[in-house]
This record gives sequence, C-alpha cells and structure tokens, in this order.
Amino acid sequence: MISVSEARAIILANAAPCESETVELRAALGRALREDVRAFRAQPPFRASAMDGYALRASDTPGVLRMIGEAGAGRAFGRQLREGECARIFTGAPLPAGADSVLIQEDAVRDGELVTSLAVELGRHVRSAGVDFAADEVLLRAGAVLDAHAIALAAAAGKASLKISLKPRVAVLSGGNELVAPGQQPGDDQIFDSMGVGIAALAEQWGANATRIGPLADDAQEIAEAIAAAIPEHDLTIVVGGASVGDHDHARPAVRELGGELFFEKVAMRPGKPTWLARVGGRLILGLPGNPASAFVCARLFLRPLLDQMCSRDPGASTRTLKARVRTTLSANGARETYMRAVLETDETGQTWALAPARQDSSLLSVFANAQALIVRAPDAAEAPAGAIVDVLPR
Ligand SMILES: Nc1nc2c(c(=O)[nH]1)N[C@H]1C(S)=C(S)[C@@H](COP(=O)(O)OP(=O)(O)OC[C@H]3O[C@@H](n4cnc5c(N)ncnc54)[C@H](O)[C@@H]3O)O[C@H]1N2
Ligand code: MOO
Repeated sequence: MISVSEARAIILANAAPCESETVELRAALGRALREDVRAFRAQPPFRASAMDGYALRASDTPGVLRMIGEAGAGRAFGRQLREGECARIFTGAPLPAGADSVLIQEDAVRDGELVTSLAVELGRHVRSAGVDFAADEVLLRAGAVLDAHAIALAAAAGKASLKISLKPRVAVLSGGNELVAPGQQPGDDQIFDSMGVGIAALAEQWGANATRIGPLADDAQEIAEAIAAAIPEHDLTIVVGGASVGDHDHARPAVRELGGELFFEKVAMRPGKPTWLARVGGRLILGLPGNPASAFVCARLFLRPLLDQMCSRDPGASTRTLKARVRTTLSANGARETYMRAVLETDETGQTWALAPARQDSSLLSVFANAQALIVRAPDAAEAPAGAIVDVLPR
C-alpha cells in the first residue's frame, strides 16, 4: 500500500493544467489567472493631492499666499505656481507644476484670493506618482486565484479582460443497488445517493464544472459503459463507491475491462483505504470509497490538489496543515495515516482547540458535515494527551 503523500504525488505527476480562455474582468472572479498582469502605467500617474485644501510651495510658508486658480480631480490646473502663489486643490487632483505641498483647508484662513497659511512641511499631503505601483510592475502573477481585490487591481492596471483557466469538466459517477436519487421513492433496503451529489458539489466549490451521472446499478457492464461515455466529454471522471473488494464492487474491474491503466488501488489511510487512480483513453479516473467520510476525506486530500493543478493554482497550498490543541486524549494510532473529524473552537486567549467526536465511523455523514477540520494522525503516532498540539487540516 502506498502512503497519502505518495498517492498525491502520483496524481499530480499525471495531471495537466486545463486550457485557458480570455474573459471579461468580472467573469474572472474566483478563477485562476494564466498570465502575469502588469500595470499599464504608474498609479497614481501624477503627483496628487491627498486632501482638500491649497497646493503651494512649502518654502512660502508660513505666510499669506495669493490663490491663482483651481485643480480638481480629473481637471488639472495647467499653469505653473510661482513664488507666493497657491491653487485651490481637491483630493485626487494633480498637483500643479511648481507646487510641492498641500495645506489642508481646515488649517487655512481665506479672505477672497488671499490664503493665510501656517508653516507647511515639504511634501505634506502629496501622493507621489507611482506610490501605489510603478508602470509595468507585475501586479498579479499567473496562478493567483482572483478575488474581488485582485479584480480591482487588474482594473487599476487597465485590464478589461483576463486570461484564466478553463474550468475542468468533471463527471461524478455514483453507483450501488442500494442508492436512489434524492427526490425518488426509496425501497425499504435503499438509501439516498448523498455522495454523488456531495462530491459534485465539492468539485464545483473547487472550481470545476461537474456533471452528475447515476446512481448506477451494481453492474460492471453498466459502470464500464458509463465511464466510457463520460471520458471523451470530461477532463476528469470520479467514481464514488464500488471501490472495495466485495462481489459487488465493480469500479476497478470496469476500468480494467476498458483497458485502463491502474496507478494505485489502495492508500495507507483511514478512512479512505480503497481509493484508486486510473487512466483510460488518456484521461484520469479517480475512485473514491463510497462511505461518506471516506469519500470526503479522500476528496479533500486528492481531488482538491488535483483540481488545483488542473486550474493552475498551487496544488501544495491546500494540504498544508495548521496546529491546534486536542480537547480530549487521542489514543495511539495504527499503521495507517488517520484523519479524524474534529470540531474547532477558539478560546478567549485565541488558542484553537480541536475536539474529535467519539463517533468517527466513516459512514457518518452528519458528523462530517458538523466538523470544521480533520485531525491528522501520523502512522504509529503515540497517544496524544488532552492539550497536546496536533496537526489539523481545515475541512
Ligand atoms: N472485506 C472488506 N470489506 C471492506 C473493506 C475491505 O478492505 N475489506 N474496506 C472497507 C472500507 S475501508 C470502505 S471505505 C468501504 C468502501 O466501499 P466501496 O467504495 O466499495 O463502497 P460501497 O461498498 O459501494 O459502499 C460503502 C458504503 O458507502 C455507502 N455509499 C456508497 N455510495 C454512496 C453514495 N453515493 N451516497 C451515500 N452512500 C453511499 C454504501 O451504501 C455503503 O454503506 O468498504 C469497506 N468494506
Ligand atoms: O477507509 Mo474506509 O474508508 O475506513 O471506511
């Protein structure tokens, strides 16, 4: 069995970034940038006033100055200020040539065209040209995920459109004779297909366009046909369930029937051991165990970085852990890396505590849905007494 980090390395070694597209600025929100964004020109492009007041020469102060005109935002004052002169100025307006400082209007005494000024420090209330950024400066790097602030920066750089990653097209197949789609009438021996829906939702949360397929019957032929049909239309196919060794676990046999190449079929982790990865017709197929907590843990550990890589985001960023103290003692771990569902709390000192509910069975969706994090227990980790610091991964 391979380790979690080995499995992730194999996944990333076999995943390529999706194509890119160019879209209007606001349509790029939440997407990964595929080009560096450089400033069209410096910001501000001119020396600007930071206050409403009077533009003047500091060397003329203290004293009485003659106001010779006005500079407004978007309306530069064309003339040169000479000794003893000042110009009315407003926030954001270009400083007139010859001026070097601004007297804030609250500190001025005005009488018609005469302005009495206190001593003004040289450069006071002046924003120098390029104080925010210089012309041609790289403001955003390829790979950045574009939030509202980044979109504003691109707009300030003069960009009207951006080159971004296409959303990976992801097919999510679920299968099992016990499954019925939400909204359908279940038989007495059936349950609702929560994880086909859940994994598709996660894929979309992480930047993909997901298509739901299923629930399929426990039938190797039907599963093979569904995979074969999904492959040409999708960059990635995910199969939820049917991953284990039972007589009705048909996912991997279906992949073999299609002539697929299996990279791994088990990972030394708990939950999530029966996770697998294959390639069929040049496209990756990720197999997740059907138990809800197993599927969610494996999606978090493998699907998230895989989608990051496909979207040209940093695939390493999402799997970095944080530190927290455990509320209750955790027993020594076995040989498999273990991911325990945990509720996070922050106390009045700012310390984060992780509370692992006693019920950790991998079938418990409600426990997972109410957790905020996973406590990571290394293989063969010793008992962690209450208060010990552990690694946690935000869910
Ligand atoms: N003899 C062994 N049995 C099992 C092993 C093993 O190593 N030897 N591994 C166990 C582990 S660990 C897990 S995890 C599960 C994985 O099972 P599968 O991926 O084959 O999934 P299923 O058998 O189809 O279902 C398991 C469980 O999850 C429920 N399920 C499945 N799909 C969904 C869905 N879309 N929505 C909601 N619930 C789903 C299903 O009803 C089962 O209860 O195998 C163990 N067995
Ligand atoms: O690994 Mo299974 O995922 O323990 O329940």
